[in-house]
Amino acid sequence: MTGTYIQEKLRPNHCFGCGLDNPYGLQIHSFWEGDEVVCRWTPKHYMTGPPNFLYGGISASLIDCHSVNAAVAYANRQAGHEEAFDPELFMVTGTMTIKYHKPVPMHEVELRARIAKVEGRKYLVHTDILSNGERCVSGEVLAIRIARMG
Ligand SMILES: CCCCCCCCCCCC(=O)SCCNC(=O)CCNC(=O)[C@H](O)C(C)(C)COP(=O)(O)OP(=O)(O)OC[C@H]1O[C@@H](n2cnc3c(N)ncnc32)[C@H](O)[C@@H]1OP(=O)(O)O
Repeated sequence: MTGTYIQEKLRPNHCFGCGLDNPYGLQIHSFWEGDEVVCRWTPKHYMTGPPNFLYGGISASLIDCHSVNAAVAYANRQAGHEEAFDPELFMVTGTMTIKYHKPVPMHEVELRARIAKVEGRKYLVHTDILSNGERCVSGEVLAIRIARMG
């Protein structure tokens, strides 16, 4: 990867999914690769659902945060704030749809997000979770830009 992880530009952030300041969270690290936002992440052994496979709620959380962070990064890029994000540019999840295609094995996964559509304050993001290059889960997340919380 080149450059800084997107989550480094969102600090301080205690979000369970994407906050690097939450030691109990998923601690995702996402980065641009061309027009896609990519993250490689390895589950902890206790994050199972079906025996030997990843709990579906964790997959959903990964897709949720990776997608919203991708939308925030995209909006900052569009606004010319790629190096240092605008702290006022904040988003939350409005709607999320998850499709589980195959069980996710308990080893490193790759998330790949693409910004599909922008309409006013709404950013539609498509994200896949791949295991060994095979798509296991896909998600569609509608991130909504709001005035900063807190
Ligand atoms: C520095 C640290 C950073 C750290 C960065 C941290 C990133 C954290 C990411 C964590 C991800 C999460 O878990 S976030 C937590 C889960 N999500 C939430 O709690 C959100 C709860 N909901 C809300 O707060 C609100 O409902 C909002 C903000 C989503 C929308 O309220 P609003 O802003 O008043 O929106 P409103 O004017 O009514 O509508 C604006 C447009 O969006 C549409 N819209 C509104 N709500 C929805 C919806 N739920 N799903 C679809 N579409 C919606 C409307 O139809 C409208 O479309 P049109 O008429 O314009 O076409």
